[in-house]
This record gives sequence, C-alpha cells and structure tokens, in this order.
Amino acid sequence: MDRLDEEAITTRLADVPEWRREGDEIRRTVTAPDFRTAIAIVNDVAEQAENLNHHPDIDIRWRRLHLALSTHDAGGLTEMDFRLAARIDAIAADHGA
Ligand SMILES: C[C@H](O)[C@H](O)[C@H]1CNC2=NC(N)=NC(=O)C2=N1
Repeated sequence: MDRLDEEAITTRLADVPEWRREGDEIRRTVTAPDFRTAIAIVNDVAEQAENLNHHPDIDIRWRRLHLALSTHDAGGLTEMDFRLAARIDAIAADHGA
C-alpha cells in the first residue's frame, strides 16, 4: 500500500477528528469507564487488527489507552491507518469511551 502525501493525510485526518498527527503516526487516547472495559476495547481492536492485518501500538494505563497507527512497511501513513482508526473509533463508542 502506498504512503499518503501531505494533502491526502490532511483530508483523511478531518474524518477522524479524535486522532492527531505525530510525524509518521496518528495517535489517539481512549479513556474507558474502567479497566475491564479498557481491556474489552483492546480485545475488540485486536480482532479488527487481525481482520485488516494491520496492528496498532497500544499502551495500556489503567483505564486509558494510548493508540498509535503507522504503516511500517510503507514508511509512513497509508489508507490502512485511517481505516483502522475509524474502526477503533466505532469500538470505543460501542464501549462508552
Ligand atoms: C506482512 C504483513 O503485511 C506486515 O507485517 C504488516 C502487519 N501489520 C502491520 N501493522 C502496521 N501497523 N504496520 C505495518 O506495516 C504492518 N505490517
């Protein structure tokens, strides 16, 4: 999959306003109601990551999850990162986060 250029990244970011750009990554923090819910979110994200064969970096801090997406194979951001970001947003919303 091809890296997105700056213009494409700006356009895609507008569709996932919870995510911020940090160099070659996009990042979001999800605050779950409690630790169990945070882990349930991680499990659902893992399922989607396997479906897409695209895997986020996830840092678990009690009920707060810090997620980072990048396409290492492409050396930057691709459509896959934004596709997974949208799925993560839907999962978080399903869990009240
Ligand atoms: C071979 C396989 O497609 C790659 O290793 C995939 C797996 N999951 C991945 N996930 C992410 N986030 N970036 C990648 O470059 C990546 N590469």
